Amino acid sequence: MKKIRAAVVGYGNIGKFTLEALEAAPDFEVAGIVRRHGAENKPAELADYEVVKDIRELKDVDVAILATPTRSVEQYAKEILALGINTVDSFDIHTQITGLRRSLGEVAKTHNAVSVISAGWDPGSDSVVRTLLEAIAPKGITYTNFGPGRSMGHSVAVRAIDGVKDALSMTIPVGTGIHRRMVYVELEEGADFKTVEAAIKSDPYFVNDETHVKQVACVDDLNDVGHGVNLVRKGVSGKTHNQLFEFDMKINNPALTAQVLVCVARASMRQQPGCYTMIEIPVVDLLPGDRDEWIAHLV
Ligand SMILES: NC(=O)C1=CN([C@@H]2O[C@H](COP(=O)(O)OP(=O)(O)OC[C@H]3O[C@@H](n4cnc5c(N)ncnc54)[C@H](OP(=O)(O)O)[C@@H]3O)[C@@H](O)[C@H]2O)C=CC1
Ligand SMILES: N[C@@H](CCCC(=O)C(=O)O)C(=O)O
Repeated sequence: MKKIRAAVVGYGNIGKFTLEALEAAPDFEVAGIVRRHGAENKPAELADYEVVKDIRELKDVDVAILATPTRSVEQYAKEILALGINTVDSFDIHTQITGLRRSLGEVAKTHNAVSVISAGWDPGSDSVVRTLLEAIAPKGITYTNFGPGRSMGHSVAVRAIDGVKDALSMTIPVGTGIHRRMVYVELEEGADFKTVEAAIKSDPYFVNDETHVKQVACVDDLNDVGHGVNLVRKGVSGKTHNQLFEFDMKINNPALTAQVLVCVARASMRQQPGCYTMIEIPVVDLLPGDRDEWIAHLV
């Protein structure tokens, strides 16, 4: 059977694990990697792959997996969808997802392509769990408690601030879906800590949470990409109270995000043109191979 040709756009934490997930998948082949500086300083593990500045330099790309900062997703997605190539991303600014879906939906339909957005683990696979629990206990409360662990999105947002050389944002669960942010920053020479601290605390990623910023000599000495979630819903099925559901996982954050992106890239090949979040996609489309066999095995 013809393999799906995927390009990885951006070769940072998620990009590296995306390449591994593609290599491990039975139904994908790697069309190449798109990097801002192309093949300059090509890492050894990319020796056998085409590394380019522009996706148009790659042959027959079916789907582009955007492993760029969340704040760059919209621009990359629009350019790539306009070429008729599907895109998937893990955009994680929850308050902006419906807007992104609308804007990419228009471009995708115009160019006969599919975009799947906000497909990591949260937003992403957790969103599917929340949806299922909401359906089977329509009244009630869901608490999504993260971590403790490293938020890639928050760390990326801090690294983009002027004067920051490296950053690690740890998410600490306080309970009932409330989180404290512990942010460790390594500064460029001459940067002013107070200015950086103020910029972090006013960024939309942090503005609603208790946030502590600490200056450290070397972020890498603290780094651990482990994370997790404890997602709990207690509610009512029909007229019966006290239904309790719990979903718990402890994970390597970039590895899981990458795996979700790859299965969603597969699902993108099975949708009609338009833009989708994960809760709009039949879950069986995330799996390779034959639908009937999965039904026999899983249902
Ligand atoms: N929904 C979810 O569950 C999750 C979502 N995420 C999202 O994944 C995103 C990426 O995380 P992560 O891989 O750690 O980020 P990194 O900074 O490690 O990697 C991003 C890569 O994108 C490329 N890039 C393109 N444009 C830019 C730009 N303007 N500035 C910097 N880099 C750029 C770079 O690759 P190159 O140099 O090769 O061009 C860079 O290495 C996060 O922003 C986060 O929101 C992460 C985890 C979970
Ligand atoms: N989007 C997160 C993954 C979910 C955890 C989270 O949102 C957090 O730690 O704040 C990330 O970028 O790592």
